Amino acid sequence: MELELNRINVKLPEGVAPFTHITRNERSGRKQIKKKEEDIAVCECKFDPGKPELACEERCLNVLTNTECTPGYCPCGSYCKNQRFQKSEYAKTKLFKTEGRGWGLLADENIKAGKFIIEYCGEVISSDEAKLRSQTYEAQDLRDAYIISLNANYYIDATRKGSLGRFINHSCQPNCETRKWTVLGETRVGIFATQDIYVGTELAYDYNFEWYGGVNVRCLCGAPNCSIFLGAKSQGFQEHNHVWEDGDDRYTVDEFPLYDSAEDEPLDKVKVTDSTIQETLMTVKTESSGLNNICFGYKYKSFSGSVSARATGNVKSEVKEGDQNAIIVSGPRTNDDFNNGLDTSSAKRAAKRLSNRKQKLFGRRQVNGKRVAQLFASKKVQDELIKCEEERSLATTKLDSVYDEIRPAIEQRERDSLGSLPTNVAEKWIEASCSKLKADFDLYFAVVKNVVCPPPLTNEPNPDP
Ligand SMILES: C[S@@+](CC[C@H](N)C(=O)[O-])C[C@H]1O[C@@H](n2cnc3c(N)ncnc32)[C@H](O)[C@@H]1O
Repeated sequence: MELELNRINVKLPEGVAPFTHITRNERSGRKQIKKKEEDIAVCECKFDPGKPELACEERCLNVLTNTECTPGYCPCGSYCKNQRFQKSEYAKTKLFKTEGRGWGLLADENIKAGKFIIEYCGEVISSDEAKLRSQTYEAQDLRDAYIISLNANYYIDATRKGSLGRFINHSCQPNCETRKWTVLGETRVGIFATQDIYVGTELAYDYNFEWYGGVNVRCLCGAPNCSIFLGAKSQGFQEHNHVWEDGDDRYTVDEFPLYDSAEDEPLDKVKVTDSTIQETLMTVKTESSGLNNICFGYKYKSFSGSVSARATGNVKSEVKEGDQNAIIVSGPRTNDDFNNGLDTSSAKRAAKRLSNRKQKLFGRRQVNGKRVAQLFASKKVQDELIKCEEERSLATTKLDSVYDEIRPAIEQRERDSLGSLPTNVAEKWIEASCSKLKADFDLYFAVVKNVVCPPPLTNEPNPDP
């Protein structure tokens, strides 16, 4: 009976491959577990009949922890606004045909930043089942991939059953993101606007594909910062294609064609032949929410003909043994490879990303401003560079302390199996990172400026009498 209610009839445009439309995940062979009363998260909101619009708004304790209120337990009763997944309170959207990316979804009304747009619904399946299904879909020649990861052990497959959320395409410059929410004790995935979206705009989030082998799939999102291939930002892809940090002479980038600029080489010049169709397996992990979405891609078309080489300046962090983010699997993956990539909780990944970022920020070879200052004859320039270096040192210390300060929050979320970091925590990190980058920039700029345009020699006293 419950499942019957879950399925709804939605009229689809002609040409859309049929699927069953659902508004709640389906779990075959597993009944929804009823939560014990003491486990139900009840917020501390005080309902004010004079201000019903404030019932469970953004300061509600449950909202702050990405948890929906449970009907019958919320102090705001039927006024509670924190049951959007349960009530399918979706934004108005419309299907449309894209150029080269199949169907896409666009906003059919103006959508405010932060608004819940739609749930990514589908069948909840185990990792073994996900692997099996991806192989079956591949054998059936299905091109589009709809399997994303829900957590370390489960996946959502929206291939046969899903909501309109299954039509949202990837963009390297997205206007939405996925977030995990706990709804009546179960984890569900929602798509949220990250900026104001105007009616008629295509909705897109960054799939953040983790590349696990197979061919390089051309990304057609059209964003100016497009990474050109799906998964190109992932470590697996970069290592396979030998895109190393500038100055790393282990590999010569020129030998490994990677970059195919759409401007340099229009798509129609790139031959696509059926014989070049190969399998590819990808992970989609969502940066902003720490979600770790596996997406099984299959039967992507590879491009024959040469592609022009270009070092993209991508940064590669060192591969360490046991580093979950450093799994590279070329060609079909084994079960072990498959599981390895998934065992880390999203919070751990968030922590690892922060830690990687920290390593990148602190571990990179740096210009020592004080030492460079000694190379200049002018005392004025020396003072300027020393000041920049001091400011940079302060920014580094601040970044370091912010990192230590937010670490407990990351670990707490890891213990609670929560995905996204609170906005105030993320903001702190971003602010400190930006100050550090600015301080770096100021120093480098001062060096370059004084090399290119040295100040005129004056009678200033000799700094080294
Ligand atoms: C979840 S589906 C999105 C809906 C799909 N376009 C459709 O028609 O059903 C994901 C698939 O869409 C295609 N796709 C999504 N974003 C893309 C992009 N930026 N460039 C190329 N193909 C994309 C890929 O085939 C991918 O496997």
